[in-house]
Amino acid sequence: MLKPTTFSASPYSIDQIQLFQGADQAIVRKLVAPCPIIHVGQGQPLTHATRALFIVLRGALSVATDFRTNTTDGSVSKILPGESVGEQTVVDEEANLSAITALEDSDVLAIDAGTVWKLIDESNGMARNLLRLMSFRIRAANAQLRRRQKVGEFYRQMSMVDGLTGLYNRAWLNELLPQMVGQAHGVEQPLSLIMVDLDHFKKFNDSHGHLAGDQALRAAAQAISNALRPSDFAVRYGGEEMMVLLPDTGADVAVVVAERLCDRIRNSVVFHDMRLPMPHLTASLGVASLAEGQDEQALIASADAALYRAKEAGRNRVVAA
Ligand SMILES: Nc1nc2c(ncn2[C@@H]2O[C@H](COP(=O)(O)OP(=O)(O)OP(=O)(O)O)[C@@H](O)[C@H]2O)c(=O)[nH]1
Repeated sequence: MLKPTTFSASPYSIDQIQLFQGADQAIVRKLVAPCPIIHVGQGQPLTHATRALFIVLRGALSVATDFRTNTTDGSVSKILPGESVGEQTVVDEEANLSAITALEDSDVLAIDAGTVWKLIDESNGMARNLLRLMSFRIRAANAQLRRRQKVGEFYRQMSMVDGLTGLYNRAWLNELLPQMVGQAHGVEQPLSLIMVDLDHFKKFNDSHGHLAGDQALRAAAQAISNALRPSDFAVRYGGEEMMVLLPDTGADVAVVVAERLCDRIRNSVVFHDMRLPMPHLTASLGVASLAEGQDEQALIASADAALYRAKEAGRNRVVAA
């Protein structure tokens, strides 16, 4: 590393430094004069013993902010000549967690914390610029955080939804069903579950093709979704098996709902193209309601047993446990 020079002994001028725009030139020049200029080689880290504000005079720095600061969340920003980095560290006296490296051979003016405070005290213009800059950085960091939260929530929701049918998936069920069962037991409210299994679906695929099978699954899922209240949930349990959860619903009403679902699936339109043969789509449904002391596995098993009986009894029908 080259021997550091001071700002006053360098060819640089304060005119090119953003923080000093509109500030009292004489005061700034006097206070900044003894500050060192650090030469940082390309790819080298910027290391400095004390807390300081760094201003790029030549070259460029890359700042990778540590996610622990919650500021720019791991993103990398580039600091160009005239721009600064490290204001926040100086002002809040927290350690600087950013990793600063030179993107090219750079000259960097280091203004120690004491001098920064003197500049703030003695130059309103500099104080105003600093406030503006920090406010901008905070807004940018907040905006980034909100974007990240939105993206995170989007992916979380996506990971809970079945891609083919748009119904909730098993991951959602595994997370939510135990909670719903616990809640129903806790407040002593009924909870019903309907297992829906498309009939002879293997034959459907074989006769009409797998893509038509997919379309039939979508049509059945749509028919189910359209027939439910907003407080009910439809889940793709696996393959051609779907599940409906009816909170605060007893066995009698659940059977009525299941009959409605059975009708809607039977009448669902798989292809809107009338030139194609109308495939016959039906489903068998098993209904169970949460019994005292029953957990979610037992509830599912009970609905499954009812579904099995519906298949045995000739399909295209509802059987209650
Ligand atoms: N097209 C399509 N088919 C699926 C999908 N998931 C499962 N299947 C098919 O669904 C069929 C289920 O067959 P089985 O479990 O034998 O049951 P089934 O033919 O419906 O007979 P029953 O249930 O007894 O009426 C299999 O052929 C699976 O390949 C899917 O996402 N798309």
